[in-house]
Amino acid sequence: MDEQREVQVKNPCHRPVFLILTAVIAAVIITVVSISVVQNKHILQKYKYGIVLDAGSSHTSVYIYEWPAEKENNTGMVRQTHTCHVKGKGISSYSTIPEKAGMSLQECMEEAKQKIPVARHPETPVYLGATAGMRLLKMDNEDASNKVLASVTNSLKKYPFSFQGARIILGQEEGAFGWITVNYLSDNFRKAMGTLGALDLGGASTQITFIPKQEIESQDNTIDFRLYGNDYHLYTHSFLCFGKDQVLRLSLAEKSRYTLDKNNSTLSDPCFHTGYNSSKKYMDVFDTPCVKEKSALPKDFIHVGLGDWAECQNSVKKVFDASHCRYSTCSFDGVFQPSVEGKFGAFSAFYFVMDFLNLTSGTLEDAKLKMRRYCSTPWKDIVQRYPKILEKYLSEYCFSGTYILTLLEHGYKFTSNNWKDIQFIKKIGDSDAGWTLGYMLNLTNMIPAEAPDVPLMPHGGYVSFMVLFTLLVFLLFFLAFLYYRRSTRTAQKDII
Ligand SMILES: Nc1ncnc2c1ncn2[C@@H]1O[C@H](COP(=O)(O)OP(=O)(O)O)[C@@H](O)[C@H]1O
Ligand SMILES: [Ca+2]
Repeated sequence: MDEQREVQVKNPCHRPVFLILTAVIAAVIITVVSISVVQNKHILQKYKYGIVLDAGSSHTSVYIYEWPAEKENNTGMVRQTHTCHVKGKGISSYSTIPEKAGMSLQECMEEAKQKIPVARHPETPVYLGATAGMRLLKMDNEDASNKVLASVTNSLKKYPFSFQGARIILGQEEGAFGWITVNYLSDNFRKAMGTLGALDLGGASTQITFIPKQEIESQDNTIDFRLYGNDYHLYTHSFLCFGKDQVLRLSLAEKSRYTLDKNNSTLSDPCFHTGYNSSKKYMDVFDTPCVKEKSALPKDFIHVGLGDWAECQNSVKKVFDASHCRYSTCSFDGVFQPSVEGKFGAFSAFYFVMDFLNLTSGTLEDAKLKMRRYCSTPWKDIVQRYPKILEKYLSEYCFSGTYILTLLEHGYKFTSNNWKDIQFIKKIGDSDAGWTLGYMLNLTNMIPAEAPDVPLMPHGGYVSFMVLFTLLVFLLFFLAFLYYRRSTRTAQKDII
């Protein structure tokens, strides 16, 4: 008995007070760690969805976006999860059979129904934005353009989503929302360390948008945003009829004035490869409000290639009218443009064409040399080299590449020195560069004017801090206990 009592005195760990204290400390640690792990962590990650239809002049694409519901206003949270390319041409091509415009969207909208969880359908917004093809149709035949819009509206209303409207967006919106998209995806709004200019090339129009150093002299070319607590004063311009398909028509119309042969049935073209020979229709060139002076092309003509890059560039330059400018500087057609400033993302057809021609990197001089070589390659060799590429695209790359170099150098005034500032991009992360994401972010108010309040530390940092802090408290208790034990032993020894 005496021995037992002695052991108990020697080993204070067996004291009930100590056991209770240890249990309490352990419970406190477990509670604090559990709370800190669970705190701010969302029990179920819920996603929201949005659908945007890009009704371009050449085709329509359906984009599905997804973002975590509770992080709606955090920049960089929205990503593109699915794309569907509508079969056939753009909606403006249905001007004589408008009911078919709506029907053409069905396949992709059915796909969207499959991709988005059923429970989310009623709250998923759907927007359709039509661009330059519909702008041109409206100029030509407003009634037909209204009928096409009514047809796509009727079709989209039939789906279980929340339809928010189908409209022709302005050229300024197309430019500005493209700028928002590339900067949102590059996380430039949160970093607030400079932005990326945006260059978009379509079939019927092209846009340039950036923050200039110079004052913007024309009101039509300014657009202001306040995003995440910063003000952005943008220069933007959309050139209707300067998309690559319309410029090809313009340049063919121009050539038809002086290169038609005696029988007026052969149109020789330096922008097409030697050996290229294709029967085309007068309508293919002149059936557009972009070509104002209709000329003497016959109903059918033969388009013949000459494969001469220098001559091609000369003919393309004629499309840019530099004869008048009422501002301190202009790009072309009397449009004000300050000097290009900073880095640019060039997407859509800028990317498709430059990527095909292997011109997405290198100097402007390299690009010209490569173009010269490419354009002089005979058509039969080109067809052999690229058997899988659609003939329509393949036959036009010499023209399109030449147009892009000319537009950037002679139109927008990029030089050999700042050529490297242009990055040809298709996607940033999972999402395509283009106006659609910016359009949806704007309409859903997903980019707030002021930066949202953020917690002092990120969740991971907060958890680590709490764990370390608790361990420190525990250690202090332990040291205090050791100190207490040593002092009681010394006291016992002193008594003995
Ligand atoms: N793989 C490709 N190669 C070359 N051009 C392409 C390719 N895919 C799409 N394009 C072109 O990109 C352009 C897209 O323009 P689009 O968005 O339809 O017109 P807009 O923006 O003027 O309304 C069209 O000229 C189309 O032919
Ligand atoms: Ca487009």
